[in-house]
Amino acid sequence: MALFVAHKDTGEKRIHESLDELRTDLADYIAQLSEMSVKERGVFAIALSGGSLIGLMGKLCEAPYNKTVDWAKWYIFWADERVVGKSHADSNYKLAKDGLLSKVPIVPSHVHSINDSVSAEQAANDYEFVIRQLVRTRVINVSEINDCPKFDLILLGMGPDGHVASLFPNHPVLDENNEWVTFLTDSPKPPPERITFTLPVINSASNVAVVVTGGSKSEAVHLAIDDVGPACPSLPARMVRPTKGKLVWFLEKVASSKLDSAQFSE
Ligand SMILES: O=C(O)[C@H](O)[C@@H](O)[C@H](O)[C@H](O)COP(=O)(O)O
Repeated sequence: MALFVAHKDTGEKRIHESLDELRTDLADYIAQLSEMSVKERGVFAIALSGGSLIGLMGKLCEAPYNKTVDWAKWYIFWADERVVGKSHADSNYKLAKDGLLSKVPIVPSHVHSINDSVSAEQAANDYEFVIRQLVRTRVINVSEINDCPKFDLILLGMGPDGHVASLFPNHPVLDENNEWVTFLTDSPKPPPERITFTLPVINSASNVAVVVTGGSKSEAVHLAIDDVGPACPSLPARMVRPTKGKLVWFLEKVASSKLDSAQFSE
């Protein structure tokens, strides 16, 4: 049985006893948001990340989702991408293509991967330009507050250091408030060259889900969610606070093991 706990600032925590249970809940959640968004806007603009996330989304390729989801209405983006060729083993695009996109009937022209033949800086600029065009035509919704793109769903993983997308602790990318997409050439996690959505874009989404499995991330989960007082480190995952949108944490039980129990009695 999963435990669901909601909090107005730190979002909903869905704690799962097993990976299988988490996978099913994640597929249900994404399928429901897709249905709602297609009903409301006619399209579903979803941003993916790399890492274990794609494997955890695997149930979407199976029955019933492979038939019930309106795949033709999906527009795919990446919250972050490594600046490598699309066929490179490090490519988040390749990971998603092999693990998900090639297994369901997504329209190829709806898949917005980065330009992999230019520098990281140019790739970030080009990607932001593409997103601007799609905001103009409302394939991607727009935030009423700050003109930022308002993705229907941004899916994030989290590293043991608390990074999300390619927003790493103590890195200047965390302060980028003007650009929608920025770049880095010194990522502490290889490969060094990456592009990433900035925090204003992540926090403008209608829905943000952070999917975390494994015991090695339990401390970062605690620091990202719990009230850890004034000494609270500026952990990137803690800076994910959608302004209007809804935040959901999908947690494997071992990843939630250091969460304060107080919040479960709220
Ligand atoms: O480009 C990347 O490096 C990934 O997008 C990264 O941000 C990932 O989501 C986290 O590191 C969590 O990865 P795991 O879920 O595999 O631990």
